[in-house]
Amino acid sequence: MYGVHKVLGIEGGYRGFYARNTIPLTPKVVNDIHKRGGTILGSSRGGHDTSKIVDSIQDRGINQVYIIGGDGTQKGASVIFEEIRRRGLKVVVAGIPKTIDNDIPVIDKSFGFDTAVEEAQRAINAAHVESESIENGIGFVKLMGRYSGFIAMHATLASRDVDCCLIPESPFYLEGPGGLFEFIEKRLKEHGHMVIVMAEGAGQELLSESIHANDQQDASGNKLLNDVGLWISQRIKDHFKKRKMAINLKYIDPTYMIRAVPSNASDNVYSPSLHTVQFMVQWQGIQASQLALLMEDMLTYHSGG
Ligand SMILES: Nc1ncnc2c1ncn2[C@@H]1O[C@H](COP(=O)(O)OP(=O)(O)O)[C@@H](O)[C@H]1O
Ligand SMILES: O=P(O)(O)OC[C@H]1O[C@](O)(COP(=O)(O)O)[C@@H](O)[C@@H]1O
Repeated sequence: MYGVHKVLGIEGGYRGFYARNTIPLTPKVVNDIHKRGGTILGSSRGGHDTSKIVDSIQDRGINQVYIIGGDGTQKGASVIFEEIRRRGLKVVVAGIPKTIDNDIPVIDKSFGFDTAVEEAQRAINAAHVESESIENGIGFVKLMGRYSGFIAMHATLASRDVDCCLIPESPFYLEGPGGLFEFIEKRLKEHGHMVIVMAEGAGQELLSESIHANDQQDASGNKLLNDVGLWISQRIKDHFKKRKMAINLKYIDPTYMIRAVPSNASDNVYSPSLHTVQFMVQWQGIQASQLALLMEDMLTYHSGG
């Protein structure tokens, strides 16, 4: 199909280009991967050595490279394209945006995002049931989203059980008028229970002000976040203890469980359609350099996690 005779999978992210063998992606191998969570190729952080990667592309005679991943991956793809252009190779580089955080602005929705939002509903439902079952119950759910609160926000809108959604894009504070504690107290007095959803990147600055800041990074250079959900939960408990108001807070962190589930029906429909766009670009006869420039324009000039 499409005149492509051999498709190679690179295992373990960028370093897989030069540190691992490739695996052939035949129709048989990929037949039912959409029914599994995770990735059959594996992922990694760090390990982007542009020169070694392009050497490997050149040595293996690869002429189309499809790079699937988030904003870091797309920055890496742009650098690879630059090196390919510098060497004058006839190789197409195409970036395929894939991120649970949905933080690649050029597309409205990354494949997998719908699945994550749907799975988050299960955690929110549990938080709601738990909070309703006890006096002054608070269900507190932490979701992924380093710098973008898309999962938290969409899960909140879909659920309709959430009273408060905290996202990195919208700063907030804890104490005093207009603060989170005041809102919780009001809500509990009115309804007797409530649900809070928080994206992992929200309120990081509050935590940093309060305890020694964690300035560690992962191998890709992403800031390692503190568990702000757990920290705020404790602050809420301490606050109401001081005010002698009994509350029952249940903290739920389903983050990795959400990332690990197989894609839902809507993502299974959406995902091939994105891939089709890539193939259509080739059918239309767009040159490698044009495609790469297009992808570069589309996918690389933005910041965030
Ligand atoms: N500016 C960059 N230049 C080259 N490679 C990068 C750049 N930023 C990230 N990468 C590489 O891209 C890969 C994925 O990045 P990471 O931030 O871990 O995930 P994501 O693609 O999901 O944002 C890593 O191998 C990382 O080293
Ligand atoms: O597996 P790890 O390294 O703990 O990654 C967790 C992070 O990965 C993500 O799922 C996606 O982030 P990236 O786009 O940087 O890969 C974040 O929401 C989360 O903070």
